Amino acid sequence: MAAAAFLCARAAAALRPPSRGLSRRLLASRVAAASSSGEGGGGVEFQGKVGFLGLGIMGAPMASNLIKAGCDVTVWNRTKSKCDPLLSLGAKYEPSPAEVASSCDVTFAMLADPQSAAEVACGAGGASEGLAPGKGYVDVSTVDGATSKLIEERITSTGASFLEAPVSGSKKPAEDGLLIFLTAGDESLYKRVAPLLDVMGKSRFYLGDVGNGAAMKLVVNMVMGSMMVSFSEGLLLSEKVGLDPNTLVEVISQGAISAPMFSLKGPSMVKAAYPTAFPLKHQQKDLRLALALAESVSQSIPTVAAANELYKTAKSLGLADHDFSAVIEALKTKAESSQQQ
Ligand SMILES: NC(=O)C1=CN([C@@H]2O[C@H](COP(=O)(O)OP(=O)(O)OC[C@H]3O[C@@H](n4cnc5c(N)ncnc54)[C@H](OP(=O)(O)O)[C@@H]3O)[C@@H](O)[C@H]2O)C=CC1
Ligand SMILES: O=CC(=O)O
Repeated sequence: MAAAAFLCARAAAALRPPSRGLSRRLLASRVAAASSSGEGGGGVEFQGKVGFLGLGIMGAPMASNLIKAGCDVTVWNRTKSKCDPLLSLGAKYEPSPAEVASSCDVTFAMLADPQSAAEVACGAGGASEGLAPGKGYVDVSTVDGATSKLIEERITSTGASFLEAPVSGSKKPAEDGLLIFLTAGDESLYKRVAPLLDVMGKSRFYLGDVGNGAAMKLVVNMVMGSMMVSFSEGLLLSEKVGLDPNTLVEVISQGAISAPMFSLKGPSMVKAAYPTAFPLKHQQKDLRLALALAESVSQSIPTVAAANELYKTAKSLGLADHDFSAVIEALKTKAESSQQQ
């Protein structure tokens, strides 16, 4: 096992950063807080090298926070240029997921969807080719339970252990180390990587068997996707009846249905600006997976089904890579076409 060792803590919640990203100093304070937190008898220790596969909107800041916390991190990304900012921070590079997994003790993966998560874990040159007993693989991508179980089977067939750990929280929480981890799978791996989760997140849930983390994430995101559609409908209707949608955002923010998401996205939605934090294509993927999950237990989720159709329309309008709040544009298009009829 490599020499890299560091301490960190669940108690880090008290040390939340005031602005974008965690500074090295603040991450160092988290480490210091761990030593004095008393959790598990005087802080939690992780020893070893950490791999990180997938450096998109979420993966890059998560890996960056691990590096800033003092971890020995090795990265890989399909588009190699996205590794450069991490290499500047001190990360190492390996040319394939297999080589990352073989050179690290624990490897995290943050991929776009079920297909890419399975490919990177199980495909040619995939992580499973570099895994062995004693190593761990933690998939933090949002996928369905069946994909997660398939990955688990392949990973554990190498003797390594597997944890699924999708996250709730978007680009800014990832930058600020404020994610919520929804984990399931190998409990000893969960305990082993807890210090790393605590660097990247503000809380973590252990939910039992593989599939439960994926299911929890899909349920959360189906609620989020429907909320965004309902909010979009409200913004458009308020404008149409002569109200100022900015006032609607303010009114909502003060009442029982206030949500950080509305306050955060509302003002830019009013200006028809959708800077990407959570790509619309990923929200639609999550609704598609949630619908399949509901169907597997014969539950009807008609609101989610209707929301999904709107996200599909938004994708067909070329908005897949915009923030998911751009779903409001699909409603505008529908309104225009019904006016023309
Ligand atoms: N953005 C958000 O707010 C949140 C996203 N999530 C989930 O996290 C995951 C990642 O999201 P996010 O970072 O936003 O997504 P991005 O689209 O920014 O990044 C996706 C990553 O997957 C890689 N990838 C895609 N296809 C393949 C493939 N076939 N083989 C290898 N690598 C591939 C991309 O590589 P390349 O750079 O080469 O394209 C990139 O590293 C998704 O499952 C998403 O649903 C969860 C919580 C919040
Ligand atoms: O998956 C998206 C999020 O914001 O959480």
